[in-house]
Amino acid sequence: MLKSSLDENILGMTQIQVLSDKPTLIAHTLNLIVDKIHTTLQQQEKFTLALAGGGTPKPLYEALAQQSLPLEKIHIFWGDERYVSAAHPDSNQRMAREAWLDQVDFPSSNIHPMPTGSNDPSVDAQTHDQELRDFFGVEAGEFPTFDIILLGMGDDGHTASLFPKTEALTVSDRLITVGNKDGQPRLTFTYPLLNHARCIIFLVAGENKRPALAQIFSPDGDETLYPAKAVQPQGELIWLLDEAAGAELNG
Ligand SMILES: O=C1O[C@H](COP(=O)(O)O)[C@@H](O)[C@H](O)[C@H]1O
Repeated sequence: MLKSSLDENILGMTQIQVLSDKPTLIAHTLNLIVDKIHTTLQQQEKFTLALAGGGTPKPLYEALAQQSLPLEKIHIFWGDERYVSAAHPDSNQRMAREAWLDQVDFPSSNIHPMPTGSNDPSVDAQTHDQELRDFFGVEAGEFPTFDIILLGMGDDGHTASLFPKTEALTVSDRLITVGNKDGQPRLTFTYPLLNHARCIIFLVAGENKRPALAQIFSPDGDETLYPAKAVQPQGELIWLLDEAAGAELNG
């Protein structure tokens, strides 16, 4: 795809970097996140990081586990969660704990998973909404600013648990809502929460992501079909892709 045919509204505020392969993509993302943690903590006491789920970020979390970081100052959240117990193989929390959080000496009070135990996803969404408001000290109608929200993108263009043509895409008055993956509930950050971030990093790998990326960066792409397109934060927006995903954007 020629750069001249990409959506100028997105490109104006976006950095797109295409790395040669997945290990290089992971190493680059690791350096970026570690740098941002150290730089930001020179100016503030706490660093807030929301993690992505799925399979793509697992090697990044394993690499973060090898870093020397000021863990007592870093607070971990998730941008979305499958509606399963924390021990379930599909749990985003479980993956990040196994790959990173449980491998290092994180204070347990710095880890803020989405609750999934009430048997009612809307109750758990409301509980986590209030937990975030209490942590950040924001009132109803206000949105907190995460230092980094790490996101992935599915081959259907979903991000967090904002799936194509679902009601969650229209929620604008809450931090957390209930997403819908083929009829299964999930918990997810809402667009306004995502879009208040200081920095969003998309981490995307694999050839199967190419068609959705082409729509997201096309002026004609439909945000309701490709929800990642509507992530347009007030801060930085950085798309990090491997060559398999980003070859057509690399021209
Ligand atoms: O289901 C999910 O999928 C997306 C994308 O995952 P990936 O493995 O294709 O990168 C992920 O970002 C999201 O957190 C997760 O719940």
